[in-house]
Amino acid sequence: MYIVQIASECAPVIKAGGLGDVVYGLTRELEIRGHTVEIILPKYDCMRYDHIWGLHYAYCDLMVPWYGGEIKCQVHCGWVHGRLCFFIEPQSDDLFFNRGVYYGCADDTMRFAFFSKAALQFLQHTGKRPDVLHCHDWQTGLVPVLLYEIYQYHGMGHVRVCYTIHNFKHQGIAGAEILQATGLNRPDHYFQYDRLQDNFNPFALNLMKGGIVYSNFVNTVSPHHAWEAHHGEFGYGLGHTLHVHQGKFGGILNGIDYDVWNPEIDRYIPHPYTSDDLTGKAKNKKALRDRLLLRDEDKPLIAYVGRLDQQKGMHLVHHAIYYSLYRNAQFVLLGSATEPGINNWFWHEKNFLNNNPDVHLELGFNEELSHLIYAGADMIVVPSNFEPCGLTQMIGLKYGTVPIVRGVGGLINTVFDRDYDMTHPSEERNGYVFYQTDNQALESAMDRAIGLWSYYPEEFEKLVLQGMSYDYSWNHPGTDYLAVYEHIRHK
Ligand SMILES: Nc1ncnc2c1ncn2[C@@H]1O[C@H](COP(=O)(O)OP(=O)(O)O[C@H]2O[C@H](CO)[C@@H](O)[C@H](O)[C@H]2O)[C@@H](O)[C@H]1O
Repeated sequence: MYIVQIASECAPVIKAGGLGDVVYGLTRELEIRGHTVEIILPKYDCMRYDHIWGLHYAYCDLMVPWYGGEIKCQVHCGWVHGRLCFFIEPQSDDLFFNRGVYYGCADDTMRFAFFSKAALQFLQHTGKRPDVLHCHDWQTGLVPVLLYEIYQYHGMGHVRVCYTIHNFKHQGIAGAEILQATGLNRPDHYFQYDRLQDNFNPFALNLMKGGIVYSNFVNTVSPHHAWEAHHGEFGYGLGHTLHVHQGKFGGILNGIDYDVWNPEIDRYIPHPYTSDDLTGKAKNKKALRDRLLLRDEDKPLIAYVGRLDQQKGMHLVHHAIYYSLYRNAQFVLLGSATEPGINNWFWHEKNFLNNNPDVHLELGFNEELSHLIYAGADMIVVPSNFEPCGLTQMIGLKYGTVPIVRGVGGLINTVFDRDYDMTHPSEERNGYVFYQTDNQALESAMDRAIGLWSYYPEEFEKLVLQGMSYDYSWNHPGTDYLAVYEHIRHK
């Protein structure tokens, strides 16, 4: 099969969070199974060019219709750790992707509407006719709309779309000018409840809703979150749209790429290890302490790695730091915030805790350090308010780092409480789960984890090994996505 992914991220060249990991990891898995996969991305000025091999021009002077005129684009092509990527570079005064950031601009909907249009224009002009287009999140929600309304009449009639939602909170709320810019026009047609009109603001367009309505298949990234989005509050207003389209909506659990996230072969950690011999993990713990200037004492080391965002349960992350110190444990945090309030808060905490030898807050994005943290920590906390899938608990499991998670979304599908899980026998349990959002709930789970580490180290190691034996690779999800592709291809 010939599959083209259209996305705003692909790790490690463009990575703001988990979306990048998924685009890369799924592509690799599909290729291993013999399928042809290409990835179309924006050419951001701030992406990691050191991760692209053989960057060259693939298509010069691609003219993309825009507001009745055209914007000239250069399309570059190169390999990101073996994956073939096309990078679209618009040449206009808008400087859509030359902003020094991936997201967070006032005209984000315009930037990614342009990208969606340019990606289709590129496919059409180069005669590329994939069986399936795989689009991700609101940034590419317009792709199936444009395909169905315009490009299917330009030789792309047989192309099918799979649309994956990684985060319902950000939906791409836009004004009518998007229709004019992209050539869709006809506001009367699109401002309809059963098309792109936002479910709550009748004067706004919702790009993610467009993706849901116009795609051949829609999924989010875990079965439990699919249920939550459809029936609960986590669809952020799109629950009814999912209900209308429930026949083509499901949940497919993410995988992680065991070529990237694997303590046996991880080139970012100084001491590789396997579940047969965990001495390397202890050495990595020491290396992590040395690097972050933490004192070397017989204490458990607890970590948080992730975006600093309300989604991730910031008040509980904050409490986890102080509760760890109170329990005589150490804490390492690696995260970055885009919201100024959260950013200031954690910078304040960092300064306040600066001289404490049991805690380190690293504020910023650091791929290499994240690997050492997964390898060196004993436990990882993921106290999210909502979590469509969550990769950090799965990475933690692979590195023998026991996850302590809140029971929501994909965390429920991947972590099974050592003491209370009712669905798995004790030898298949792999972490700790709490459900409420108050400090006591988090403490109850951390208390059990720290207690086991301190008083029953052999039992703790057993739990570590049980976690390491789980297979959260792309193997299963790869099969699931291929089944979806086959299904929509023959519709
Ligand atoms: N400061 C930092 N430095 C280095 N690395 C950092 C970092 N902050 C985060 N990361 C890395 O980014 C990834 C984050 O994974 P998450 O599952 O938390 O994704 P996120 O919430 O961004 O994405 C959304 O998409 C993913 C993928 O579908 C879903 O799993 C998730 O639930 C959903 O919210 C991990 O690889 C982590 O190590």
